[in-house]
Amino acid sequence: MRPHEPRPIDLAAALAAVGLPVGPGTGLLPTVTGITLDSRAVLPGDVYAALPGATRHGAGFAGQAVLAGAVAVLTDGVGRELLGDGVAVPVVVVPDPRRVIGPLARVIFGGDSEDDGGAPALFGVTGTNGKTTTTYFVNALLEALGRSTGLIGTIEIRAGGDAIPSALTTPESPQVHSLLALMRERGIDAASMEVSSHALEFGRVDGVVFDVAGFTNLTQDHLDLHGTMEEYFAVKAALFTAERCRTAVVLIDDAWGRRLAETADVPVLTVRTDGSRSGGDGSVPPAEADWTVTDVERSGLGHSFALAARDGRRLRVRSGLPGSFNISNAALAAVMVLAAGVPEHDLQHALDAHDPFTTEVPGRMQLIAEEPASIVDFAHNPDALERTLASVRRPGGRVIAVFGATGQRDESKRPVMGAVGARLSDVLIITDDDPHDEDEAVIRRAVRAGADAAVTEEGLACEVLEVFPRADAIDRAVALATAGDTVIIAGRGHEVWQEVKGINLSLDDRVELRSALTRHGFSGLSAAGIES
Ligand SMILES: CC(=O)N[C@H]1[C@@H](OP(=O)(O)OP(=O)(O)OC[C@H]2O[C@@H](n3ccc(=O)[nH]c3=O)[C@H](O)[C@@H]2O)O[C@H](CO)[C@@H](O)[C@@H]1O[C@H](C)C(=O)N[C@@H](C)C(=O)N[C@H](CCC(=O)O)C(=O)O
Ligand SMILES: Nc1ncnc2c1ncn2[C@@H]1O[C@H](COP(=O)(O)OP(=O)(O)OP(=O)(O)O)[C@@H](O)[C@H]1O
Repeated sequence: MRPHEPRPIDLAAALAAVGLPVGPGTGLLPTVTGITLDSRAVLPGDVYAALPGATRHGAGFAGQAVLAGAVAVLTDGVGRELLGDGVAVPVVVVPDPRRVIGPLARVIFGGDSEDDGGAPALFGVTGTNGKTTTTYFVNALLEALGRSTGLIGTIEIRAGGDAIPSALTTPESPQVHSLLALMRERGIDAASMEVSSHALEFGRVDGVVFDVAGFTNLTQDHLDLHGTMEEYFAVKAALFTAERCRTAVVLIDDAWGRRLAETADVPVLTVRTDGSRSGGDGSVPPAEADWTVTDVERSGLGHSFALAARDGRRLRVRSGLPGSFNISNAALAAVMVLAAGVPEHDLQHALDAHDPFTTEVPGRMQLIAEEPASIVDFAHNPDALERTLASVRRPGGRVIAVFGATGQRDESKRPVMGAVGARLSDVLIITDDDPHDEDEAVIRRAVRAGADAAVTEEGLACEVLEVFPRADAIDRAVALATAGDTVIIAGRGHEVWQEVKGINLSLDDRVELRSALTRHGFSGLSAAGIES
């Protein structure tokens, strides 16, 4: 994707605009055209922000950045020491550069400028599960409304017909502001974007103000970063403040959502989709929400339902993807677009004419074959796995599930995922995900411990197998399947690389599943009857 047209700005003026007047001793600062925190992404004229990392400091890459054309370095005291006299460009020192780069990138990339004829309406989606799907749904609905759209998320970044694969769910703030500049330049009028908790923790959306921020749910994940669910919630809640968004749309199916709706300091629209789902505190959701899902009916592999307002106004919605949770994602997406001011009759027309919530979301409940129903999904935490596995059982058919757990991430979820798999599948095949630098066998053992304990303690009939490598596990699942069964490969979704001790091995669950189905002589029949 080509960068937007550079717009030179005096670095001293940009710093002053974010409340950092340059003190004496910094020297004459140059004119700059961009900012980045990655030496490998430096374009001539950039400021290189040398940030402290978990194990190394970006100052170590400043030489490389200057060689690539960086005209100034922004860093902290440690970075200054590490640089010594080794860089030939001005160095600006601030106590916490990570907190500065978002607002600074906004200024440098023209986010405050009036010249562009309007910034895109921005939709941000956060929550443990459903961000990618909801972001695609918002995008598809905006397209159905005739808007030109952009999208930023786990799978890809799209700006006006151009798309590139993503490295992170939410890019670092310089890239976010640079993409917004490109979208303004291309006349894109609405963009939807995933906002991960890492993004909020590390300031990746600093300087961004969302027109509408949406919340899906909060369940156990990322506790390696956040420590406790309270902390995890607090980080997510930071998006729903006047500094970061204008309006909030909150699913109140869980207790965290209800708490968020009560505490957000911006106008909130609440959406309720599932009265039976209890929250983290075990309580039952209240009956009242601004928009409530009613009259749910099966529609192909998905569902159709009504979205009813408090005063009885109704919208008819269809969500074509399997999985009852996609009702929540579709309802949230529809209300987010309403919250941006789209009239209800326009929305209804777009829903009826274009069926936007049947859009395929790569690796999310993606149907690879119809018989046996063969699905690739991205569920990689206990809640997503539970909801996914519970959604795919067909009357009289078995569920054959394949998944593992990621290395060097939240270890506490491994046995929980194993137990969920044992409860909701007839055959559970535990295999490898991305082990990163961990021993695959140790990870599998932790998942298996949870599965075996559940089988023993709860008297479950699930057959638990351990098969690796992953391609063999997928093959085994298909070999065991007969018509009527559902094979579900969970955890990696759209991913095409498996990272093993620093080496990326080519692995795409969708490709492996298709090959296994062909090898075992299956061809597509009807998958009618998937329960959700
Ligand atoms: C925990 C985490 O988020 N770490 C991120 C963080 O790493 P870090 O601070 O340790 O940085 P580092 O890689 O050691 O490098 C230090 C500094 O030197 C710079 N550097 C490094 C190498 C180089 O050649 N040149 C260079 O300039 C880096 O840009 C960085 O500023 O800053 C890096 C630079 O942007 C990120 O790449 C890195 O994301 C890592 C790869 C990552 O895996 N992050 C995941 C966990 C993440 O953020 N995931 C969420 C989604 C989670 C979910 O919902 O599932 C996401 O939004 O993607
Ligand atoms: N609303 C939801 N509630 C619970 N689980 C969901 C929901 N939506 C999707 N899922 C499950 O979670 C998986 C990931 O969905 P999706 O990619 O949309 O969420 P995400 O929040 O972007 O996840 P990640 O941050 O891990 O990429 C899906 O493959 C599905 O199994």
